[in-house]
Amino acid sequence: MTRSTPPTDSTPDQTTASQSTATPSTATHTVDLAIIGSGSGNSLPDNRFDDMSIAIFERGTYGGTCLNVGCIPTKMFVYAAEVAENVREAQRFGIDAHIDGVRWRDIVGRVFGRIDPISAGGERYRVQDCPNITVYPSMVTFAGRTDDGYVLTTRGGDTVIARQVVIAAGSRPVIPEIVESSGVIFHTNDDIMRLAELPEHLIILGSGYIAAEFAHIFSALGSRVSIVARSGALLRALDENVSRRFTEIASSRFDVHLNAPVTDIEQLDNGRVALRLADQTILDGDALLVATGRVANGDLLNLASIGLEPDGIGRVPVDEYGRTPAPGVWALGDVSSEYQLKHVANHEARVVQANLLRGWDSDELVAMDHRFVPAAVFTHPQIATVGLTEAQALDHGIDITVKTQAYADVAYGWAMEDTTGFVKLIADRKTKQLVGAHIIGPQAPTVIQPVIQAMSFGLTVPDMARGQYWIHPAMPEVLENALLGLEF
Ligand SMILES: Cc1cc2nc3c(=O)[nH]c(=O)nc-3n(C[C@H](O)[C@H](O)[C@H](O)COP(=O)(O)OP(=O)(O)OC[C@H]3O[C@@H](n4cnc5c(N)ncnc54)[C@H](O)[C@@H]3O)c2cc1C
Ligand SMILES: NC(=O)c1ccc[n+]([C@@H]2O[C@H](COP(=O)([O-])OP(=O)(O)OC[C@H]3O[C@@H](n4cnc5c(N)ncnc54)[C@H](O)[C@@H]3O)[C@@H](O)[C@H]2O)c1
Repeated sequence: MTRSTPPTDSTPDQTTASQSTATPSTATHTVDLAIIGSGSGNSLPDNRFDDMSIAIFERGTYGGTCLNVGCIPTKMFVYAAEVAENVREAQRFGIDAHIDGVRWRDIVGRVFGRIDPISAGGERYRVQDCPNITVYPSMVTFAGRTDDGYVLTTRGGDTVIARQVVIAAGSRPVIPEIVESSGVIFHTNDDIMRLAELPEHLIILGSGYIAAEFAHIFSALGSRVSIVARSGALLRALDENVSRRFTEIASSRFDVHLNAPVTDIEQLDNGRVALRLADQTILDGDALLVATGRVANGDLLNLASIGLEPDGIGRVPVDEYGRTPAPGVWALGDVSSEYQLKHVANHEARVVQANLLRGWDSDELVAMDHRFVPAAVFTHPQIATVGLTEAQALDHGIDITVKTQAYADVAYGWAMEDTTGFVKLIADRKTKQLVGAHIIGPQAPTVIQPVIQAMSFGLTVPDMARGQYWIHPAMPEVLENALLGLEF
């Protein structure tokens, strides 16, 4: 069931398999609304849009990054990795267990055997059950504007004129020049999860979210993993204490090379890839994963033809309502957002959806809320974060108080015999409200949720700590203790 070269977000103009009856032949088609991208963009038309004619353009696999090559499959692999790690750690708790084998092909088959039908079903629904919607399984670009609307042309030769357009075109992996020009075989998140075999030695270039998650996945499933990081720490964008703790843990689990720019990359005759690092170390692996950031797809849309200019990293400029400077053209998600996160893309889609129904010039447009955007890294241990890091809070000149509480300090963490997890809370002494929270440890993305709620609804630390029960002995007690430990 694996596809060696899946249609991907970074391979323009892959035509999806289901050329349906609703797929138009080459002709000009005028619509009320055009949507570029079927990730969060696909969630825009609901029954309130039934009286609008709509075109959805998708150059890759229907459903976008999160469903097909991002959040969902990665977390399904992470779950399998957690199962393997639990077996490895079982002995500590008096349970003798061992891993008899990892059936990589079966894992791949299970993951995509569940995901691919969702993508196909989503596309089928739009094509067959939504008479007002036409799906164009093709790359599209702008070709200027006429009195009737924006002109969009597909690689398939169709022309669509749209009164309004939503750009929801996402982002793609950045491939460093040294990799690109070397001609070596490399992988990105687009295809690494469909490898035919589990690599014996996976080399990961990059040290952010994708590197941290895939290092955990492949290591737990049995690959040797090397991480090559340019700087002196992994997950460097996170709070320094979390980044440092993760770097320590990762260094004991993976072969981590810090401050290690790559100076040369070579494809070896035996199919392996060799990387030479600045300190002359040579790494030789049977697969190379490039995880060096993602760039917005705004630079591929010929925006200049409608008077728009993406920024230096491909992002489409938008105001707080999702409006670009081109009247009638909206944007949302990775293509325009400061955040490359699915919950943000979904939030922005809800805002743009509400505003499309209100109208471009409405006095009642809904604004995007980016005040407290949380994020999680599903590595091992898990990491979650919301608000400012300590360094950012200090840069903002906030008079802060900080408390760090170990998982092991509370009953559940102690029962788990956790030795590395902690919660770090940062609060504003003046307002007594939290300005940031950073957690590394089991279930961190779940443990952090009450903090996101408190920050979003303006609870003070004393109210949050003592204005509610905390279930005993559950992991969120680590938050309760940290809150009580903040000194004002
Ligand atoms: C490996 C990985 C793991 C991730 N894990 C998480 C996670 O756990 N949690 C989280 O919150 N976020 C995660 N993300 C981020 C998340 O996937 C993205 O933020 C989200 O999918 C963005 O949604 P979007 O709708 O903006 O773009 P996309 O889902 O990328 O949709 C854009 C679509 O537009 C199409 N398109 C682009 N240009 C054109 C064009 N010119 N013509 C036609 N079609 C076009 C693309 O093919 C694509 O399908 C992860 C990302 C990756 C890569
Ligand atoms: N759990 C999640 O929510 C999740 C998971 C995966 C991805 N994502 C999203 O996708 C985005 C992209 O992920 P990512 O890991 O590719 O990017 P990232 O921005 O998290 O990390 C990229 C890393 O690559 C390094 N790098 C850049 N150029 C390099 C080079 N030439 N050589 C070596 N290292 C280099 C950077 O220093 C950085 O550490 C994330 O920022 C995140 O928003 C989210």
